[in-house]
Amino acid sequence: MKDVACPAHAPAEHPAVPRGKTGILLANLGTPDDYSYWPMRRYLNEFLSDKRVIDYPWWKWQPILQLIILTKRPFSSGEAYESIWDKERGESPLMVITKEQTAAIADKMKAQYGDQVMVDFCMRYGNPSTPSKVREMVAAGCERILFFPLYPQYAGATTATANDQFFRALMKEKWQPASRTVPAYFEHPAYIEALATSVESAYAEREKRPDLLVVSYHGMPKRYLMEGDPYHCQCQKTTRLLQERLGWEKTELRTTFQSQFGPEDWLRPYTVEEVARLAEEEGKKNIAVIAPAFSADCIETLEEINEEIKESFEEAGGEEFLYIPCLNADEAHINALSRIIGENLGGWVSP
Ligand SMILES: C=CC1=C(C)c2cc3[nH]c(cc4nc(cc5[nH]c(cc1n2)c(C)c5CCC(=O)O)C(CCC(=O)O)=C4C)c(C)c3C=C
Ligand SMILES: [Fe+2]
Ligand SMILES: [Fe+2]
Repeated sequence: MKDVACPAHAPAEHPAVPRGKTGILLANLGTPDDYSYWPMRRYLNEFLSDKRVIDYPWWKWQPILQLIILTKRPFSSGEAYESIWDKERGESPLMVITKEQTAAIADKMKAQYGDQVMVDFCMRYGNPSTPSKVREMVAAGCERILFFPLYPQYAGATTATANDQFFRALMKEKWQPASRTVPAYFEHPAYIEALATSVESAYAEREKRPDLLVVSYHGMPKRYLMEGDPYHCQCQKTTRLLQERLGWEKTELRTTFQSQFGPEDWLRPYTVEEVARLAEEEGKKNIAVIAPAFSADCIETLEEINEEIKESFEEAGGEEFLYIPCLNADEAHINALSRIIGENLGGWVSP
């Protein structure tokens, strides 16, 4: 329709309607704009007011959130963010890495599909927002959008809420693009291969092989599992496939869950307790930790694993602690994500 007059109207009355493109919109959780009090508070407020994350009734949760949590946590979390902030770029690591991933995937997609596709990223909370990026894609002529939440394992608190936000954004579009969401890829061979390669190269650099690989996933309340969330099972399967691909014994890996928040019982064992127990009771003084649920390093890996959890291990007598970084913009990861995108674009683009 672009530059072509609609037969029913005179050209002067007809708006330019760009069309014919396919958007690939990567989505991650989000991150504060800055580590000072107000940006931290704004971000945490949006995040922790999401019913997919904390599902208590509004009247019960909002007074606790507004009057207690949001008066203290922006300070403590702000300090944690400051310790990992990329001061040169003025952004959190999650933002820096998501931009790198987007640029690398865009290069690959352009090489494969040329100008048919447009690649960008958005966040569920904070900036750049999901509605703003959907708007940009539609305005640029995307008649189709492939929405890709960058969480290997499905969780209502991550994948589903990212999709919800995407669908809400679509509700506002006059010409709504056809849309698809990419499912969780916890068992995709290319993802497992990228994880295994990262373990192998980290181990190859060590003089002494670690006694155990702790496979630490972000946790969630156990109640969510009991109510039908498949996250726990998908995490277990990722660990099993990783173990099989590495060709190791089951006893050489241990699945744990980190980042407990609030008073409920979360998925167990808790990483912070398990690493201390490993050092104290099992004599595992040399461990490695990998965090497969995070597609990019963030506060939960750089600060929680590599500072708090490491400290817990060392205080319990642990000696060597190796944190294996997330897959980030590693070539094997970009190849895996691009392959998953290609598989989900079927029928929408031609090579
Ligand atoms: C990787 C998957 C994730 C799941 C599952 C998940 C569930 C979940 N998270 C919270 C509470 C918090 N999460 C926080 C940070 C955070 N969470 C994820 C991912 C998952 N969360 C990421 C990638 C991040 C880091 C973002 C960054 O900017 O680096 C925090 C914030 C920490 C802080 O600032 O204090 C909280 C709180 C719940 C309750 C939950 C399951 C229901
Ligand atoms: Fe989280
Ligand atoms: Fe399970």
